[in-house]
Amino acid sequence: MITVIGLGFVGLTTALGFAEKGFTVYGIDIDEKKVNQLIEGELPFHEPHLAEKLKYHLNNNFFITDDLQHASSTSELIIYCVGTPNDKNGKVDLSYIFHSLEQTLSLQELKDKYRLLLIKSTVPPSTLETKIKPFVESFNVKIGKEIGIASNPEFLREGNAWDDFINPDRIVIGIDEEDKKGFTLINKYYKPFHSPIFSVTPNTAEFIKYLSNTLLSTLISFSNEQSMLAHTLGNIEIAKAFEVLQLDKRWFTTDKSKPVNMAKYVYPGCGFGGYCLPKDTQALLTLNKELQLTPSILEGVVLTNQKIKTFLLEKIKKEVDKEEVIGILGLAFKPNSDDVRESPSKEFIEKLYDEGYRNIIAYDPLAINNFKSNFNYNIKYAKSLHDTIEKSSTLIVLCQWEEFILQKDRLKEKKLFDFRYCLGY
Ligand SMILES: NC(=O)c1ccc[n+]([C@@H]2O[C@H](COP(=O)([O-])OP(=O)(O)OC[C@H]3O[C@@H](n4cnc5c(N)ncnc54)[C@H](O)[C@@H]3O)[C@@H](O)[C@H]2O)c1
Ligand SMILES: O=c1ccn([C@@H]2O[C@H](COP(=O)(O)OP(=O)(O)O[C@H]3O[C@H](CO)[C@@H](O)[C@H](O)[C@H]3O)[C@@H](O)[C@H]2O)c(=O)[nH]1
Repeated sequence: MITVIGLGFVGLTTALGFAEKGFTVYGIDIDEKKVNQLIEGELPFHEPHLAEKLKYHLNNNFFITDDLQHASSTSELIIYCVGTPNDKNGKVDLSYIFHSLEQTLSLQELKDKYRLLLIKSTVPPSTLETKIKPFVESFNVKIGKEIGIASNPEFLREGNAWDDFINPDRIVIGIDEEDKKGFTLINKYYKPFHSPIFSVTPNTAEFIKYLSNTLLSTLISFSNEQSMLAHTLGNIEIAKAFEVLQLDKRWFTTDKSKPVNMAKYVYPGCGFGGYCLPKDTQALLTLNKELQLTPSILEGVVLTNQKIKTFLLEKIKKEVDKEEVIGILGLAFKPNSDDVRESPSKEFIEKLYDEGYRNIIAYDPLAINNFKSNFNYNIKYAKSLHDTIEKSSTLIVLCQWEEFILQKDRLKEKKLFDFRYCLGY
């Protein structure tokens, strides 16, 4: 039996993923609205495959409950998937982790037999050893004997969450070597995923997660920095240049049939966004600084992610009059998602408005409602792509939705800024 705490993108996918493998899973969340939606079989966010998996497993072997005592006392594995946002200083806010740990560790029933607590939330290297373990020990439990604790970072991408979780390329477990009971449980629950399991020290597991996300943000900022040089020099076909760069056979799989997916991150755009890349890059930068290191590359990655937006805005200012109607195409942080957290579109709209552009109309195939409820901008929203094209004299593509690519000839009838380089060169 497993309990998953926090039913957001990661928690819900994790819970349903283990249910799919035949385990009984309890899911717990403190957000009442989210819980009520889930109980009704509705997803609180857009994520392919999860709706049908929820319908299939709900009340079969996946149970949403508010009875933490029953759920955790009958579970061998308790998986923490709560948020880890950054505070105003760019440092990871661990309060959701501590709060959820406290809720479970205060239960007397938890001490009757060994259980393994897995931290799946993203936390900076050394957090488990220096912050979480002492916190757990303050509840008078002996780690490794009465309770196990391990780091289990998650690498799934929004929009691909189900496939990434069910077919993981690697399972990383940061656990003490002596914790044999913990290893047994990891093998029992993760074996059905048929993926290599790497058991490493907790610091290593946490570090691997940040290596992954900061490499992605570095590749994107590298590409965006180069794109600014190319724009400034002029007469450079930027999209073509990057597409030809990606033809280097070292980007290809050994059978040379297709470029590896990682190559896609070496491509310019209008900046990286989403819940993870911005906050995790900033958190690692802050950790470096706390340790008196000088992380020049990460500093550059974060700075370039801000500069690229200002740079592209300057192009708009030079070529678009304040009175023109500007159509913003794309509000989600990436296609096939309705997530607007740290979406570049938010910053663009804010900057345009501050510069005096007041006739803004925005369109996104999925994310308009989320955008409206998260941000309060005095702009209009279009019903369709057609409506946006009709009403605008300038169009700015900020998210590479397939719908926009299919209508590229119509978009090109207007003054067009393809800030995702997705409409063909
Ligand atoms: N979103 C991703 O693509 C992704 C991928 C890998 C790792 N991560 C990491 O996983 C963690 C979760 O990310 P997410 O995107 O799922 O976040 P999310 O905001 O979608 O979900 C977190 C959930 O935890 C719930 N919660 C908070 N405190 C709780 C408590 N005490 N008890 C029960 N529920 C509680 C919240 O109500 C929320 O529903 C973060 O650390 C993130 O960095 C996210
Ligand atoms: O070729 C690309 C791919 C992505 N992006 C941008 O990069 C950001 C992140 O995209 P993506 O990596 O697809 O999204 P996430 O779902 O946030 O996933 C990242 O963050 C997760 C949370 O930590 C990790 O688990 C994943 O491995 C990691 O890819 C978005 O703004 C994208 O627009 C690009 O600019 N170019």
